[in-house]
Amino acid sequence: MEAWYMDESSEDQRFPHRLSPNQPVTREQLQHIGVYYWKLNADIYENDPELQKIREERGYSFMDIITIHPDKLPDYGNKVKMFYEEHLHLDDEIRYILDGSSYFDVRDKDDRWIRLAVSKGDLITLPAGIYHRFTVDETNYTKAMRLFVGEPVWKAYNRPADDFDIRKTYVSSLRSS
Ligand SMILES: CSCCC(=O)/C(O)=C/O
Ligand SMILES: [Fe+2]
Repeated sequence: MEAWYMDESSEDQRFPHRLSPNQPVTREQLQHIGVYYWKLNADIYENDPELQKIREERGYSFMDIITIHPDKLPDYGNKVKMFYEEHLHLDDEIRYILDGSSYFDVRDKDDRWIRLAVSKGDLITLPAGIYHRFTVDETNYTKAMRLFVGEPVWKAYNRPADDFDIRKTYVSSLRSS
């Protein structure tokens, strides 16, 4: 996993959008905004004790697999557009990249975009209430396990969603971190 602050250019969302010079973001900076990640061995995801341990400890009882590729995902173009709308969820977003690569963008405390480049073996969690978005990169391919505590709720609330309790809770967690 690599993370950096994004430029403001309106070029193709699938480009890296690094600043010049690059402005990297550390694991500690990400933890301060509630973003966590692990590196696992995705070749053994079907029988991986390390993944099993994380799932048991965190109660990630639900999982499914989504393949995001023009030939594999019905209505690919619209879905990619929808994933790139800035939004939040009422629950954590937990994704384990099994193959390919892509980007998650998250807002920092000052509302600047941080780009998270994820690839095979990266498991990331975004906290409930954080504004974020997702895009494929120039490979147009990523295969991800979606994990959830209990029954999944996929509903996304596009920004502005500042009146939601979960958003207020998230924003106040930033003040105390
Ligand atoms: C890699 S899973 C597709 C993206 C998604 O589910 C989501 O909510 C992005 O924010
Ligand atoms: Fe999301």
